[in-house]
Amino acid sequence: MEITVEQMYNIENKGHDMGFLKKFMMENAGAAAVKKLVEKLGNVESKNILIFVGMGNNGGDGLVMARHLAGYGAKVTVMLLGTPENIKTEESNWNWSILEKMPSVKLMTGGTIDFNFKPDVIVDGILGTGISGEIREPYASAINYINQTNCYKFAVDVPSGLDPQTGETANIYTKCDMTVTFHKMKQGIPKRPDLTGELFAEKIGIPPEAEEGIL
Ligand SMILES: NC(=O)C1=CN([C@@H]2O[C@H](COP(=O)(O)OP(=O)(O)OC[C@H]3O[C@@H](n4cnc5c(N)ncnc54)[C@H](O)[C@@H]3O)[C@@H](O)[C@H]2O)[C@@H](O)CC1
Ligand SMILES: [K+]
Repeated sequence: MEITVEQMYNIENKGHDMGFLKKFMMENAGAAAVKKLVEKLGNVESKNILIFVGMGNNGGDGLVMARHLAGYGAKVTVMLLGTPENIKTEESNWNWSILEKMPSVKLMTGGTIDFNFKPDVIVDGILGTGISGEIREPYASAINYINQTNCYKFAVDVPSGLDPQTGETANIYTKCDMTVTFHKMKQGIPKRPDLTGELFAEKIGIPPEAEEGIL
């Protein structure tokens, strides 16, 4: 069953109100995403994994992925597309503060594209269901860099720039090899297999009761 983006937000809020807090959804989302990625690639030990992180909760999922991938022995670099003070949500902030205590993950901020390594894998945690309008900087430069770089590309929830409700694209968008969306498929995502690559919808622990009155 495919759902709307509005239904997803309502289910998320209802689950949160039931006590299954958004930080737990985010944890499960990041963990599920890493599980699919590692299943696909096999051993990620010593692989250079570059994670682009937007300022909303799509980025927060990327931050969770960074911690899990470090646990698998990957060489993880996080590029936060803004400054830490401007991270928008409590759960994303909480995950950033954990990474600040982890020298095994390299943290970069601001979005200036200048990397002294070639990534084996890029994780696109730039924009998810919160997208609106044309892509602004520094997100636009990050998306261009992703599209110009030849490596395996993984989209968190939806390729950034693709509207998960309509399936329409903004002025620029990422083209990925795998996309893992969360809880249930959103209506617009399967319309663009050319951008999503392999597509999966993974459960993140939201109680089915959180759907009551919404689906
Ligand atoms: N709904 C749910 O149940 C869950 C959602 N999660 C994640 O949370 C995401 C949604 O998080 P948010 O609502 O914070 O939204 P996003 O993280 O998708 O984006 C919101 C941010 O992007 C900025 N933005 C929007 N359009 C832009 C544009 N065109 N150019 C530049 N910046 C733009 C906004 O100012 C805002 O800061 C989902 O895609 C998913 O990855 C997960 O944590 C798991 C649970
Ligand atoms: K994304």
